[in-house]
Amino acid sequence: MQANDYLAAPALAITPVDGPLMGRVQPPGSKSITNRVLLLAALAKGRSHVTGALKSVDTQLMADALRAMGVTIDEPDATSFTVDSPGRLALPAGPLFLGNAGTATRFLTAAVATVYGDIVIDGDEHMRKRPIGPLVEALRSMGIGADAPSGCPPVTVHGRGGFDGGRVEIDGSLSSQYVSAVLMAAPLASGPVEIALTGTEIGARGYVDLTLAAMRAFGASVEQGSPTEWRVEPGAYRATGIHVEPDASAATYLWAAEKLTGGEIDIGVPAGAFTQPDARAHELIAAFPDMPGTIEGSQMQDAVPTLAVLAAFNRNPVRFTGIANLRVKECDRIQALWDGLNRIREGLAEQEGDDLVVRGDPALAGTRVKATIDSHADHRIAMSFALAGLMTRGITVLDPGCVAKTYPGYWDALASLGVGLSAVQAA
Ligand SMILES: O=C(O)C1=C[C@@H](OP(=O)(O)O)[C@@H](O)[C@H](O)C1
Ligand SMILES: C=C(OP(=O)(O)O)C(=O)O
Repeated sequence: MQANDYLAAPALAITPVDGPLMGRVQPPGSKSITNRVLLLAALAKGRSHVTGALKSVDTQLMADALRAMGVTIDEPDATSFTVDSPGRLALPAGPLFLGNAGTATRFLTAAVATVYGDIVIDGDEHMRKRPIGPLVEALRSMGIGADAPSGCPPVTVHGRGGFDGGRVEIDGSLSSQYVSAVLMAAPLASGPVEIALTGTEIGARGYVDLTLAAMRAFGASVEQGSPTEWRVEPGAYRATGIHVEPDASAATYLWAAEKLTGGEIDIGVPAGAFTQPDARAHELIAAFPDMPGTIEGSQMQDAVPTLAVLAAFNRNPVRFTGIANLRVKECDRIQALWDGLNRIREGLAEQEGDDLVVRGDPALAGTRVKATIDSHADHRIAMSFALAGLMTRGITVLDPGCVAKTYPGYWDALASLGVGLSAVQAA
């Protein structure tokens, strides 16, 4: 099958491996870094070169939205963007459609405050269920007009061509992206901006660190005062050249596939070299089949689906805590993981409040089941359940095309390692 055939198939049946997976697979560029860098390049006057970038649905949506606001973005090759910007965003002709890309939706909601006029930020039916109220509240407190009547997109931002500095408080407990969004817009204010969390809670703090690093690469002056406060000086972003590291969340599937099958997959970069939060999952994957009894997932949220499916084959049960905001990702991931695991075997997972408990059983490997996994249009659900299919016969993943959100080459990568994938009708 060709790459696009995997993505277009209604469902993929996965044939368990008959030996260790061996080979070399390079994960694509980081989604988080690519979408930060595209935005900052668009806010910087001049030409920026981005290499090692991710080309996927989420980054194309970001690039297209920036193009709609007058930024020229060329794609010289499969992993590069050249961004030519006048240094400010222009009023788009219509609403900006951002699919189910949380990063693009949240980051642009703050950045478009620099435009003159009303801008509508919208997404698909899934994004329209993902909260954005705390970001809208924060923008309003900065004097930026913004409305999101349902608390989710669509959001209308009433841009005045700029905004004032000052102190802004944000509730980052549901999503760190609200904080990253305000941070990246902040240098464009007319004075210094002080950003403070309303509580101590924030999703994966490591994403805020990625934001600070990207801002500094584009010349911004930003300092962290305390663990919950940042100060950003006003000043224009400077165009630059930047290389994006591989995606750590994508790497988790390859690390897990290697560990599950006892193989050796060279991803071209050591786990310790990543700056993204999900790289922390490497240590837990390395502990398989003796993963710890409790995994606090708040600082590696996107790796939780990988870890939960791996936990199904672990020697002991694993309880995932600190993952409440997985319920407001591309889908309710706690429910989707529970559902998929119980389709593989009744009782394999339980939900206790917002904790997920996976009752691992190494004997699940080598058995035959009949499990059709609903991906819930969520790339991470599809990619993580494919891992179960490496070990257990009879696993079919619906809507395999949803992986194109962040890893369009995922099925190709598995096939290149020798995994058998066949397109089947959705039962
Ligand atoms: O800032 C980012 O790049 C991201 C932050 C996280 O989301 P939340 O901050 O909404 O938890 C993560 O799940 C998402 O995939 C990417
Ligand atoms: C939560 C995710 O994405 P986003 O919030 O950027 O849509 C993800 O990629 O797992």
